[in-house]
Amino acid sequence: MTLAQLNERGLLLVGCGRMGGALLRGWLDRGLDPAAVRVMDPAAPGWLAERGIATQGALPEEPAVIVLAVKPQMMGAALPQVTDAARGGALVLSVAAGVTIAAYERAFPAAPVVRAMPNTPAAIGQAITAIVGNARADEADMALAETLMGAVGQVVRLTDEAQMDAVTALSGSGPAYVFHLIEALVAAGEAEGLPAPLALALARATVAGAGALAMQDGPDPAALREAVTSPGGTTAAGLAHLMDAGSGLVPLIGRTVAAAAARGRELGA
Ligand SMILES: NC(=O)C1=CN([C@@H]2O[C@H](COP(=O)(O)OP(=O)(O)OC[C@H]3O[C@@H](n4cnc5c(N)ncnc54)[C@H](O)[C@@H]3O)[C@@H](O)[C@H]2O)C=CC1
Ligand SMILES: O=C(O)[C@@H]1CCC=N1
Repeated sequence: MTLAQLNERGLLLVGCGRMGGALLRGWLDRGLDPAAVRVMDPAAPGWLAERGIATQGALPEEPAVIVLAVKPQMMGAALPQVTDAARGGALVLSVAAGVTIAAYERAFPAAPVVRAMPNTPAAIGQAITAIVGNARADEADMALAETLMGAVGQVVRLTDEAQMDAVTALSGSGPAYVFHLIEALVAAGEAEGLPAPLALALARATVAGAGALAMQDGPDPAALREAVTSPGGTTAAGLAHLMDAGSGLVPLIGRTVAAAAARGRELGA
């Protein structure tokens, strides 16, 4: 099913905050008719009315898709509001961290369910999203989920829902780690005497440029790192700290991702 075909049966979006809003903008840009969208959100953003998107009134009776984009902690309150809308065979597509397929199956016993984990580069069409479906989600359902999430970036399929908490901890939360790396570079640049705006310009462009280089086919990240590192040079002196086995980035990121994954498992318990 294409986004244009969704226009016939409609899409119900539950939660239109940062992630739900980014997804909706992506779908509208790809041809979803605003008249086919119903948003349910007690704090619906103002731009929805400007685009002619309904936030009040009856829910669509048989939408093709119900997208769940509320906080995991709000999911218990949100699901009963939309159980009737799922009776017509809608695909239930959730982007919430932690909440398991089993929880959605309890609320929608007959529905195909797909869990998706995007990330905030969705706002500029550069997300990476992992998806995994339940037993009722057939290839057409998976393809529809892929089309929807593909509107905001790349999509990969998981073979096992158990991978989802690790994905969430790596790529779902990952942009925050990278933004913090930029903050850390700025602080370090300032400590070395650079004015803050210059340090910020250098740090942002360095992370963006290195990211773009890492996305090219060719050398792997280790080889790209080695290409920067002259023997006895400046980078080697810096990496001696960053790559320290006890206090360097590998154990630090290891603890970071492990804590995020553990929180995902808690949210789903
Ligand atoms: N922000 C991110 O980087 C990512 C977020 N997610 C997931 O996306 C989901 C939404 O997160 P954000 O967009 O960041 O949160 P947000 O707080 O920006 O948006 C949540 C929206 O849900 C609305 N809401 C609250 N209760 C509701 C209810 N009962 N019915 C309908 N709407 C309700 C709120 O008014 C708000 O607009 C979460 O489950 C999160 O785990 C997934 C990947 C990345
Ligand atoms: O912090 C969170 O729980 C959500 C899920 C991944 C990114 N943000």
